[in-house]
Amino acid sequence: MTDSPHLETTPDDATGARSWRDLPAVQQPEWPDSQALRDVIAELESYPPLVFAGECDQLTERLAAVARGEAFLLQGGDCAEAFDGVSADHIRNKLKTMLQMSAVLTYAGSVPVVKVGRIAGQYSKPRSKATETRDGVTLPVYRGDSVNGFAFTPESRRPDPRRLARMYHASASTLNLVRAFTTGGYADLRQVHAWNRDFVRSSPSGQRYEALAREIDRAMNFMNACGVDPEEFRTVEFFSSHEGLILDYESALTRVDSRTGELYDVSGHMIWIGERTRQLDHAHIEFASRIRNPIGVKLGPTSTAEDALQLIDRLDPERTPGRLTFITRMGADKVRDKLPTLIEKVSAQGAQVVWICDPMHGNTFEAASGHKTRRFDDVLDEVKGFFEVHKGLGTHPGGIHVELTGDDVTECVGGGDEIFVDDLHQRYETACDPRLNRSQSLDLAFLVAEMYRDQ
Ligand SMILES: O=C[C@H](O)[C@H](O)COP(=O)(O)O
Ligand SMILES: C=C(OP(=O)(O)O)C(=O)O
Ligand SMILES: [Mn+2]
Repeated sequence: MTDSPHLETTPDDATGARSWRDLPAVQQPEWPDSQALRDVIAELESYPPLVFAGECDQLTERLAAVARGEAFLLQGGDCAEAFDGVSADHIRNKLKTMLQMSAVLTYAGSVPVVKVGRIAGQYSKPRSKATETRDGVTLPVYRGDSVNGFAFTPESRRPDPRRLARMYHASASTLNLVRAFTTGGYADLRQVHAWNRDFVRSSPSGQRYEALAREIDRAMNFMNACGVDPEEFRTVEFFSSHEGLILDYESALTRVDSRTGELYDVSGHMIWIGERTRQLDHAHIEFASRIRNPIGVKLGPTSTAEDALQLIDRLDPERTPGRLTFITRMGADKVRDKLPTLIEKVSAQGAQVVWICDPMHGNTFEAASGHKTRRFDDVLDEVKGFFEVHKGLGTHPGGIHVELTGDDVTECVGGGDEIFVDDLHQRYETACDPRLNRSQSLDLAFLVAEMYRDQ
């Protein structure tokens, strides 16, 4: 057994897996029951990996192709997954939306697409305030299903470490279904029409997609006629990712890979560090520096080139292409000002990072109705700015990172099938940030494909 290529073992302290514990960690829950936390950590340490180290390496390789300008990264999914969202319908709808976006980008943008879900682990949320007040009652803020409940009651908002075990199980069942869909024929490119069947008549983006699907069909018939094996289209590679926020959980799922002796966080393929937890001398960056998974770091408008360079030194000292992805989230009004210096200084230093654009988190505002929302036009404008900056510098716009769902929610305003501020209440279902619905996601994919082609 010990020479199995995929045998992962629990690390001891000598590996540095727990070095983060000596450093300050922000955005961590205040668990009221520390024995229950220790018990759940021990339980998680005994569980099998959710992903294999070799799969993480494969994603690093795919991201290296993005860094070289040979592929495009599509990273998307919920702001916050919820335990009650672990259903076949929800998971299939999300996956279907990502597959449709990917078909659009691959065909209309003429670029291979690396597909990474914010899925199977995206249960923990950093928040701007520790508490929430409603009608004079103040309670701890909702920090994601891994920590506490969304319902506004003292019992539900009390952090419960048992939820970390539920996160593991929810991630496992989600990933199981995703693996079944992506390898079992559902994601077969010959299904391009089937993914759209429930959608085509009702929406302009659905109709536009249908026209593209017909072209893909023709192209596949042509390839068939040329002798390409249709089985080539049967499976797709789809990777999982989430914000590595709750370090007790991430570290309990960190294992030593027997092939290499290196540490991997086997809770997901790619782990990113959020805008609020990327302090260079804090625990999250220390943790991320120890694991070999591909790492993302969010960079907001206050990020300096010096921050970016130091992050590279900490997280990618060997300058491995694909290891580090910078997910910029500047805001539509700032991206054209802030991004060029970062890219210039990083490029001058010779690091091959992946640059992708999160056009969501710099463009959030509160509507008069009290709903947190985003304008589709701002989202689009930030992506446009991102492409303009890269074009100006001759660098590669590596991808997009979006909050989306496959359901027809009304959380972001605008889009081809326009949602107005007054519509927001109709299907506002997110537990945290507003997501693009399926139609808005497809609109975005078409527009991004055009930008990519024009690049
Ligand atoms: O997903 C993101 C963050 O949790 C979110 O943007 C912070 O939101 P808040 O200001 O509502 O806490
Ligand atoms: C919290 C998030 O983003 P950021 O860290 O960029 O604010 C998020 O991606 O949901
Ligand atoms: Mn979010």
